[in-house]
Amino acid sequence: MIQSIWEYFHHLPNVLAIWIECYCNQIVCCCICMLIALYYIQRCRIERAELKEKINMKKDECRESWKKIAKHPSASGHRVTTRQSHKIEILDLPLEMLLKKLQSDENVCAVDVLTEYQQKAHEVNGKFNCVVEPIKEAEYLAKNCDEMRKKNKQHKRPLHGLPVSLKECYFLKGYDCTAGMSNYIGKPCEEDAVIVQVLIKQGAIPFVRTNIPQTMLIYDCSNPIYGKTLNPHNDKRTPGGSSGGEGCIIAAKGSLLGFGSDIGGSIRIPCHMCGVCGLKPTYRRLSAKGTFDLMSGQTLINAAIGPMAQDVTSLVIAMKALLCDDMFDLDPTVPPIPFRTEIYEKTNELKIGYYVFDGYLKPVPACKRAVMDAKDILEREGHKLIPFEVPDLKEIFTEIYLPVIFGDNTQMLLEHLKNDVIDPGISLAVTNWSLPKCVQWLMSWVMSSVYNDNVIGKGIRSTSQSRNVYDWWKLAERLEEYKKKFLSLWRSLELDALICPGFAFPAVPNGEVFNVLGGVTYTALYNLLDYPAGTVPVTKVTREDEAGMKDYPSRTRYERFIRKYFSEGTVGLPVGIQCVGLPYQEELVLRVMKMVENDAPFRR
Ligand SMILES: CCCCCCCC/C=C\CCCCCCCCCCCCCC(=O)NCCO
Repeated sequence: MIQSIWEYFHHLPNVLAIWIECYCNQIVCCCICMLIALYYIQRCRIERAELKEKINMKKDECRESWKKIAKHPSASGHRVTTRQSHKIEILDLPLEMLLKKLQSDENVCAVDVLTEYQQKAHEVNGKFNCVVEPIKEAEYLAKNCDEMRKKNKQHKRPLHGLPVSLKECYFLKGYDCTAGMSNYIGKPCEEDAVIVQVLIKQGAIPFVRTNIPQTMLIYDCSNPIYGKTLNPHNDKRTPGGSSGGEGCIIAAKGSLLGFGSDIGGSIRIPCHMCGVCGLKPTYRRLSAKGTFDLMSGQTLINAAIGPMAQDVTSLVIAMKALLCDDMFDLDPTVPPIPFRTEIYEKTNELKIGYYVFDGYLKPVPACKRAVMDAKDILEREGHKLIPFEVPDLKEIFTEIYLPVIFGDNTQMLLEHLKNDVIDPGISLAVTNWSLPKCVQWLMSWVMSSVYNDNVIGKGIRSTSQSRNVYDWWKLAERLEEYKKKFLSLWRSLELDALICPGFAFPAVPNGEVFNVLGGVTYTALYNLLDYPAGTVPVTKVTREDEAGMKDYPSRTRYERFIRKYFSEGTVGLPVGIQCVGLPYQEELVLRVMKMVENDAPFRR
């Protein structure tokens, strides 16, 4: 025994030598691989640390901006009016009245109004995290407004001295426009968006920038730079998105008028979930030049920009002010159609279509009831309401909308997100898109059966499919065919407008949006058609609505999630409806919205 051990060790160097000789190549290869792996791990660590550092610097920069504003002498913490004798609670005035005072009451000046709104926005932001950063130039603009009025009493611009909030995706000279992606930190914009230029020319004062979800392609409101925005009606729920910061600040009375963008519902969804009003116009009605477009080469379905406010009158005031020569000059692709007050104010009888179910996910009882309440209101006003059925919703969503939106099989989106910190809300989608195509294909079938829902499988496949020019032309052709079909249905019923659910359900619990993404069909349809659509709050969820959830279907995983999220904890959440018109009929859409608003139980 001892002998054999001795022999083994005696020959060990030889054994090792032979072993090393045989496996030398493999050992060298392994070492090289390990070194390369270590190098990449280390590089990733350094890049991560740099990203975190970048994000923290951005956060500090935003905090500093707030501090500078708080130091302003007029920001003293109590109500400020130019003359104490003239007691006005600035923050209690609706936009129309505040504007009148700003335009013609010597006792109300733009600087004081700005200060009030800056403070309120700061307070609201502390609770719900809806503001990205304040706009430093606001004070200069407000002072300028006051100077101009002092010099000329007749000086009355349509939005004179009115503070307005802007979604983070609007370009502002000197400010980063990130869409929640740290790759865009430290790359300030060179000029203001057209809409910002026009707002300023019309006397408005952009004063805060509001939060968005990373990429703005999900109806939530969270990103790794600025964090998560909460719903002011229930902080356990999302304000919706992607213009969620806007929805939140307006609902919480920290802003009277704001601007969002919408390619699938991003103006209308937060309006519905926060209980405010918003208009997604026809794409070209307002200039979108100078807003962050993550898929700028995709021109079949476009992101429209539009106003959001506490009431419909404020939207009308905004549209009237914006549809002016300055806009038509700055962006000649905008058709020079000023706001047609005669259409908005007309009192003729209208024929209005309505539906509660679009053909994919059933609306929860509160969303269904909101449409029926609006129908009653419009009928009482003397209009004729007729049932409408959306044609081929599931097909057009999976065979046109998603293939167009993700037409490059998400290549551009992944380029924007390259090496970035990914928000948990979209990480599953981004991980899936980063996998080889065949695996994505496989995943689509797995998900289809897990969800027991063909729309999911087809949806995922449509985002991972490579397309050539021929395929793209075919898509464009199908889109045109569907537009034609929808219009001829509309015409055959002789409709003037249409009303339908604001969304399939009210505000979703925080962090759960990805589980119920399919709700977007209710809003995305009107992006696909490029019809103007506005959202107006109608009602709030009641106990009876919640009780009615026991009859909600539970065949698919989406349906089971909806049952779970909306069977309790939803009483009091706002619920809106959408009013829809034919392209360029924004005035008519606003007229219908106004009629619904006048009699809706929401504010009672
Ligand atoms: C970045 C996350 C997107 C997730 C997409 C996952 C696709 C999964 C496929 C099928 C499931 C069906 C569910 C439908 C997904 C809908 C995705 C589009 C959502 C658009 C939301 C609103 C965006 C918007 O209007 N943004 C404004 C931009 O200016």
